[in-house]
Amino acid sequence: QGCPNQKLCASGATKAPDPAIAEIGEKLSTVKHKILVLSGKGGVGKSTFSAHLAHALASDTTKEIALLDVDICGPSIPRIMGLEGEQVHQSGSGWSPVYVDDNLAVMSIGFLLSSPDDAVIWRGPKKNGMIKQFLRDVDWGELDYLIVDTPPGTSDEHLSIVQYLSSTHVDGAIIIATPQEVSLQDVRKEIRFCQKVKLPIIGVVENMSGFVCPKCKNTSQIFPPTTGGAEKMCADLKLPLLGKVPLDPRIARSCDEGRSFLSEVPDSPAAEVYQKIVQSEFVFRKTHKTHPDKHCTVCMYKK
Ligand SMILES: Nc1ncnc2c1ncn2[C@@H]1O[C@H](COP(=O)(O)OP(=O)(O)OP(=O)(O)O)[C@@H](O)[C@H]1O
Ligand code: SF4
Repeated sequence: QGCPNQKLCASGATKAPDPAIAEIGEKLSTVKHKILVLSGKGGVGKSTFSAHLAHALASDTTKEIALLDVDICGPSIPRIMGLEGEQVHQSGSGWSPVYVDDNLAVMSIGFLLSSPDDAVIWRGPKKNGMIKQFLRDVDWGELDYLIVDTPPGTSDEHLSIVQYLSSTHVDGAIIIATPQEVSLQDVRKEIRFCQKVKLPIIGVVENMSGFVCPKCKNTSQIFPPTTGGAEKMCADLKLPLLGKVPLDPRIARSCDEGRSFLSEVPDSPAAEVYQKIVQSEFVFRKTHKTHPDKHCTVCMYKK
């Protein structure tokens, strides 16, 4: 079997393509939309965003949603989704994901560990193998959306997921940033990664963007953007800024307790931004329908 990263690998290896790529394409042909969630740095709120995007999409009960956690060494999705201690089961048609609701399925390596404190100390090829299994051997069924939460940066997991999904249509990536320049620097690298591997960018979300006081509703800049924040970066790079999610301690509490912040505090400024972002994702789809034959310079979609 060829290395899944061969096309992107600096070694220039030219082995035969991994047959799993075609199998994954076949398996995911019943998944209408695939969205990757990326970030330059760790701890900027990528898993939190992925979980809330999944919850927000699943609030339409006519849609089937799945959330896949490919953060092999630091899986936090089981905790955020309130599924810690759950196990996956093997059925005739593959691994069964764990269900939060009838229309919201989750898969993570966390479900395969005997304790949430177990460390996964694996090199690239073993991580690649796990990601391959998640995409090919999970019984995803028919899905409207598959949201993939990735680890921070541009590492083995990112190369693998892009390569394994190369025989199927991927809508693109949502990139999570915070306002500080140190975070945006890494986000620019992430954007270059997407351009290099021809992964369309749906847009950028600025998380931890100000703090709206729950008492007086004043907004304070906890991390003041010294270089214009994600807004300026998006304007410079001609990328859509999907929204600015403020810091809200209730988000961290809901995530720690495994509950959806959107149903706990639906009228909060942060929940409203999440909802708007989900709607902007629909706008993104409409944009594509209007010019499916061209290369879209806004979202980089290319037929
Ligand atoms: N807008 C927000 N307001 C308050 N807390 C937040 C917000 N966004 C995320 N958090 C909290 O910040 C912490 C880090 O978030 P999260 O685990 O989603 O980051 P991450 O980017 O996925 O990190 P990593 O990829 O390194 O695991 C969590 O405790 C989460 O609850
Ligand atoms: S903004 Fe600060 S000072 Fe004003 S109510 Fe909130 S916490 Fe108190």
